[in-house]
Amino acid sequence: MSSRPSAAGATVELEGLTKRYPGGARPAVDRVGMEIGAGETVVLVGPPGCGKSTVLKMVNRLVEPSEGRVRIDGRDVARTDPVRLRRRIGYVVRGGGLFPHLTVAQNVALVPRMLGEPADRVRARVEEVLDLVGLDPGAFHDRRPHRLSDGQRLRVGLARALAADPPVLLMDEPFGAVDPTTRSRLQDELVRLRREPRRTIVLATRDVEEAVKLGDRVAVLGEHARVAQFDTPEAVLVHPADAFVSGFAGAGAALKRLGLARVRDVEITDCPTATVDDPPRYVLDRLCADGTEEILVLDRWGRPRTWLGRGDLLRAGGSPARAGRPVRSTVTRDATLRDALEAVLADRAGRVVVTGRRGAYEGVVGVETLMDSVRELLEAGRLEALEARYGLEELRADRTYAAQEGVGGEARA
Ligand SMILES: Nc1ncnc2c1ncn2[C@@H]1O[C@H](COP(=O)(O)OP(=O)(O)OP(=O)(O)O)[C@@H](O)[C@H]1O
Repeated sequence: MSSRPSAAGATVELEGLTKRYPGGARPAVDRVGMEIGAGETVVLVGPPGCGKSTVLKMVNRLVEPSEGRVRIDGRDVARTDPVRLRRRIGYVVRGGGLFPHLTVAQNVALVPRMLGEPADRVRARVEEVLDLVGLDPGAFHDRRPHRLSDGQRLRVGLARALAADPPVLLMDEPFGAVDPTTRSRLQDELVRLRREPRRTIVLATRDVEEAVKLGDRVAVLGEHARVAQFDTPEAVLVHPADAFVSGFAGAGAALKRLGLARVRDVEITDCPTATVDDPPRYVLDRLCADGTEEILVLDRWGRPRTWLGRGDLLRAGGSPARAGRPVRSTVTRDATLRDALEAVLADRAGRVVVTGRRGAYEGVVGVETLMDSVRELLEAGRLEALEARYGLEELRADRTYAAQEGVGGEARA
């Protein structure tokens, strides 16, 4: 590991931040104010063109404000040399924004090199951050961006942004260009990455579910980046501040709340497993001994590969490597219950496999566990709707009445 001190994040304050682009009749960003705590992840969410990118670019001075200021750790960024400033602020854009003529390692090494770090330290750091974002340094080091998938390009972009261990990370619609499955996996990894070390992350997106999944707090922006609500994801979904927020974020709030709960919050159990190299006799014995319909076959690196039933094994002439139904979707502990439900539906196994780093098997979550959580969330949503309708006091009175009388507990009409 690197010997550099861990970033603990820095505060980011926006004060009366305004941008008028030449020729624009109204400001693109109009008097935005926001205080972001050190180590906090804040997601700016709003419709296309509402000014999210412009706000981010004023933080790292790619765009100069017409009025107002940005302070990082209390220091006005207008008084900081922009180049030095940007070395302390990682910036990730849609698609990764890599230099096409440089290799992966050269792209990632850019900032530490500019900071004048010795070559051996830079090399070690490149390996470290590639590993951190889930890319095998040996396999990717010398590749050029055109030989990467969209998801891999974004991982390299993230590695580059993290290479100098900046206390602040700006992410502008980073997951916009990747397919939904990769997006959800990368979002999970961001949840993991932001924990250690803590850094301040400001991420812009149009996607409310992404905002709810990733943000400690969510800022819902309207036209000209007006801050319609700046609050916890739960509050934005359950108590939208006005009609704009409820129209933008509130529809289907009960289901969106599934995006608030994580796989790690529910019970993860073990399931019978075998590896591709296990002798067929052993696999059959396990299937019989456990009285289970299916066994999960792992590859040599412990990654889930197929669900295998007795019939599959017999049909494939006994080789676990060739038989079974491929595991299509897996989730990590940081995935939301919504992702997990989608994975269960995609895999038709009645459960979803939970994987850890580098995709290794850690356990499974059953569909019943997921359905119980859905029921609880819907129940909570219904209760809140009732509370809003009858008023808290009345409902409390009803509950007391119900408890005293020993009746079901429904509110009186
Ligand atoms: N360099 C520029 N010159 C003139 N107008 C611009 C410039 N950059 C952005 N704008 C305008 O400012 C407004 C806000 O743009 P911005 O890109 O910040 O919005 P956004 O919310 O990030 O949009 P999207 O979600 O589509 O990326 C838009 O009306 C856009 O057309």
